[in-house]
Amino acid sequence: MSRAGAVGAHVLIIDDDEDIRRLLTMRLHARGFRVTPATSAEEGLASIAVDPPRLVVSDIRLPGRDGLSLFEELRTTRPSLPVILLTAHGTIPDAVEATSRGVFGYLTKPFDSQTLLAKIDQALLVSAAPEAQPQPTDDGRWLEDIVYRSTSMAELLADARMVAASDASVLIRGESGTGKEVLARAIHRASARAQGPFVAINCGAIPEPLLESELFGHVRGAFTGAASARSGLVQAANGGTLFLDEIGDMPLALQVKLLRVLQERVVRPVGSTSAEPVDIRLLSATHRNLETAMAQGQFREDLYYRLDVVSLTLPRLEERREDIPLLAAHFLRKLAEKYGKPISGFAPDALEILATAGWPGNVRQLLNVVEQCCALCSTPLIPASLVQRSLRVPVMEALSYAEAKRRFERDYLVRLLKLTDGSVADAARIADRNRTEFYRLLQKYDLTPAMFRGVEAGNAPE
Ligand SMILES: Nc1ncnc2c1ncn2[C@@H]1O[C@H](COP(=O)(O)OP(=O)(O)OP(=O)(O)O)[C@@H](O)[C@H]1O
Repeated sequence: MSRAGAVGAHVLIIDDDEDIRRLLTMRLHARGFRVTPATSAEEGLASIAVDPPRLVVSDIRLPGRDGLSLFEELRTTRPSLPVILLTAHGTIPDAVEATSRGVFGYLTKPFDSQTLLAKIDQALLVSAAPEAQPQPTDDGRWLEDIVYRSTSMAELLADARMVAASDASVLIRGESGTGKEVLARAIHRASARAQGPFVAINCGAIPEPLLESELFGHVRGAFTGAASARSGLVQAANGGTLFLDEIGDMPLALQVKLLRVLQERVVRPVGSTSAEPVDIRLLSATHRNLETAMAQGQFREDLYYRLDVVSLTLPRLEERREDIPLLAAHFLRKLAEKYGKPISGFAPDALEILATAGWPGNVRQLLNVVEQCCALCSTPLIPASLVQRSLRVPVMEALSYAEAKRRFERDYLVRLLKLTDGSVADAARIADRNRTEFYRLLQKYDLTPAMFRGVEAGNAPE
């Protein structure tokens, strides 16, 4: 990836160790960065207020306020400003923990120059460059709705930001629920068309006969029921961005028409003889494999190459598990507010389950699980049991062997006696035990055959 955007970037270095400060300043100067050194968190915060950097590199251990507390403040006041923490051996666990709360990364002292510069380059790719480019592209607001800390997302977003600057068509691939629409909106917001409309349409959700007039509009009397002329979504997106979700579901006949819009930059409403000029940027998304659809003759090759000028692929949530705690906290904050509940977070074992679960429905499924937990929670922290229930994970109670055996034995006896309608002779035979032994077992659990005689199966003792 290019370092072009990083040249001249302003980096704030906070360390009370003069040697480290000097060393870092020297190395970063040599790479063309503008560096502001600071010796404490307070001095760093003051410098950020006066001359905002694009990246903060801070030691964790600082006199007075430490690097973690500095990060906590920046997380709320400047969420898009990446922070890299420097740790000595003893503070590695703190740094690791901080990454789950959104610290961009950490480096363990002593670090080598290559690792440091690689991490800095990575962080700068996703940080806004307020001084370099005009609004709204680079005030970081384009990323507002996207929560992440994984390197795979950081790299994808760096690419997204770059293509946003052009007018190229982008095909966004990724499984259902990975965030294709949020990414499309972000690209629109980071583009020169940000002030124009963003129009999204799900091609798979609209019945085929309606899709054409939804997209391109119709003239009065174009078909039965077309009592008046109506403009289409393509026209509505004029001057802005059209996002076609599930483009793989678009019928072949409409694919031809869409191709014409892209080639000739005009749209012809259904039933009209004249074409209207349109100026749109097209973003599309699919969870289907378009190459296979093409091979099967369901997708036009010429349209495919128009749509796929740049292709961005969203990773599955399971491929970026480090984003899970951050996403869960983000959703919880929003939902707790919506439900008016004073829930402050997840219990550590609940978070553990979220972070290790399988997520076939990706981010959307995580959002649904958090919503369900939030709706059912009556404690300040969401417990593991609620997460398990929402995930429909079978609950594995931590029982002793003796207790598990007792429960099994009692349930087994109850089921047998229900089956035999309270006949000990029959039940003992099935269990392959003699009657005396069987009676002893019943006694152990306070069960009597009479309890099962003449009762409906559903009313027998549980
Ligand atoms: N990185 C993210 N940060 C915050 N919210 C996200 C993120 N990714 C997805 N979401 C949220 O998850 C939900 C699903 O996202 P979205 O609709 O963009 O997925 P999609 O890939 O377009 O799904 P589909 O393929 O089913 O249309 C939305 O509510 C969206 O706001």
